[in-house]
Amino acid sequence: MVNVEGITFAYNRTGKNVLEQIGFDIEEGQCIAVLGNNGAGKSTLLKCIDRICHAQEGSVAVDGKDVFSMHSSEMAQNIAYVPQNTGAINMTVYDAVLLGRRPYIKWDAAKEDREITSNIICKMKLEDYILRNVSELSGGEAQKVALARALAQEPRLLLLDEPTSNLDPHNQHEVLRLVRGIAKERKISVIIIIHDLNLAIRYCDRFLFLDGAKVYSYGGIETMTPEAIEEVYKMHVHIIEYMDIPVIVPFPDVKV
Ligand SMILES: Nc1ncnc2c1ncn2[C@@H]1O[C@H](COP(=O)(O)OP(=O)(O)OP(=O)(O)O)[C@@H](O)[C@H]1O
Repeated sequence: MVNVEGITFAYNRTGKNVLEQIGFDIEEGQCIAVLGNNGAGKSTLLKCIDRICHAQEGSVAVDGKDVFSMHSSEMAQNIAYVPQNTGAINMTVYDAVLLGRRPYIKWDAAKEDREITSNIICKMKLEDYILRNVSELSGGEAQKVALARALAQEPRLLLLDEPTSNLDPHNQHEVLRLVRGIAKERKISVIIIIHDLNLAIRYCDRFLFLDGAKVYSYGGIETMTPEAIEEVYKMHVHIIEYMDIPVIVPFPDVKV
């Protein structure tokens, strides 16, 4: 269980708040989508939760433990974060994924660490890349490696900043299905920043709309309404059903 309460943050102490009193809860195994227009504060929220940015107010608790007072190794066992730009790292894919086990490794990787690493490499279908250097991979391949490393970390809370932005449509679905499956199986809470509302609907349980530094709404599929989308994105949409799946159809040329 994750509890985020009253997170308030400004990059410049005298500047305006990017986040104001942001609060929400996530159950074990739930995936939540963070939605909002460019500059709404989505990445900043993840950075505050991961202590990259220091919130001026508020708290984050994972399984009742205060994240802001955790030691860095305890923090790494609880929270894994995959940023928007994962950057090129100069090591093999295998080593990059194994690096996810670092919070658990004392002086050398144990058999269990190697098993977990191999397992996640197979699940992510990265077997053919294990000896390739990450810096030589395509953007989408590197994005999958960064996600594999975070999953190898076996966190209680997984933070993903646009994890599908570099992936082709097939891989977008594959990766989100995998993340959702692992979240349910291991009871990991997942926060995903995502711009594709149809992917969000397919793979997330709850939806946090940010608007004007505040929470516009937070809840299940019932909160994904044309009114909410129009208010937050200033875009006219229809929501239709296709084979029992809600599908958002935008009409960007219609002024709202
Ligand atoms: N390091 C920084 N210093 C000052 N302002 C920043 C910094 N990083 C982001 N901002 C500002 O904070 C606001 C929120 O940025 P953030 O990156 O959190 O938005 P976002 O919702 O993730 O946007 P996007 O969808 O474009 O990725 C924006 O106005 C941005 O310009």
